[in-house]
Amino acid sequence: AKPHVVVLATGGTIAGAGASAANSATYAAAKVPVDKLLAGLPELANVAKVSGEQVFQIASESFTNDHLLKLGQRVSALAKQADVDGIVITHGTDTMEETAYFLNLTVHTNKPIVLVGSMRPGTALSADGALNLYSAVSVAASKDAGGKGVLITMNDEIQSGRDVHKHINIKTEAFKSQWGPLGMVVEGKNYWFRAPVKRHTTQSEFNIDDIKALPAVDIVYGYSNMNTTGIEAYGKAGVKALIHAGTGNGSVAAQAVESLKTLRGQGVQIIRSARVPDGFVLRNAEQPDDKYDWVVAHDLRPQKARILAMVALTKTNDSKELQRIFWEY
Ligand SMILES: NC(=O)CC[C@H](N)C(=O)O
Repeated sequence: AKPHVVVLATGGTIAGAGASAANSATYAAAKVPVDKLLAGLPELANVAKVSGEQVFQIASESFTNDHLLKLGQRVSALAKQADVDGIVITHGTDTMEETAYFLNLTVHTNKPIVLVGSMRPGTALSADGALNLYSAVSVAASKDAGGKGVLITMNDEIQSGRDVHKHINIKTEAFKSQWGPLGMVVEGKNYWFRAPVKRHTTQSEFNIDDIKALPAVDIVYGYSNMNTTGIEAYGKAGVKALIHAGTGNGSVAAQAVESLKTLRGQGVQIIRSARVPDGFVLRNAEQPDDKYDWVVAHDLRPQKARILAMVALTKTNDSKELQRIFWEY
């Protein structure tokens, strides 16, 4: 019998609709319901028995922590079902990288979990959603896609949910990882070139089944003429951790250091990430992290560092433990 793949629909451009076939960039996201998406792709029956659920119908820039928790709980429950072999999540591309990393950190299953979106609505000329969805279902139905962490299939590539980010907003080749894709999927066949080495899914110390709430973690961006208004505002708002997206090596402007040290003194975790596209922040490079008791996000972009910080803070508020977690996940 064919593998059973469940498609959880959350919205995005893959469910979008434009006024005419020429509208590849101006359209409304989150319009087409999941059963219509699946009905439009009878070829799916060649790769799997597919069932669909409409979990949300939103543009992904509007995802909240509540959406993440609800989606994660549904994925976890389905993954436990013996009659489910793989899960596909259709999702807007704006925050897909954050949802993918969250699930990568917290869902304990070796079954394939594959997120997929599109850059053009299904109504547009050369729409990319149909083939992206076909590829996602075929990867989710493949045994060899298991145990590789949460995956994203876009534009014929199979990307790691940890490493991948939306690199450009107007091309179908939108998703990149600074460490490269894990593989390719062409005509429903997977070609693998690498596997993740960071902890994920069944090797994770975090479990969505135990997470009832996520703490407040926000991000400040570094730039020339940086000031402390945002840092102080987040401190007053009571964030549990603040991600600093610094220039270059994750550097912090001299005029901002004291306000970050003050927040640390009030118990807020300070995590240095970088605003550069492919950051690689090391401890004590540019700032004395040991002295200030700050954490570095290593190769994780600010929005990914925020996801890991939220999940990690559900288990520990010890900065040395947080740094271990940032090295391992
Ligand atoms: N390509 C897309 O999915 C972008 C549409 C919308 N901003 C979203 O993220 O859901």
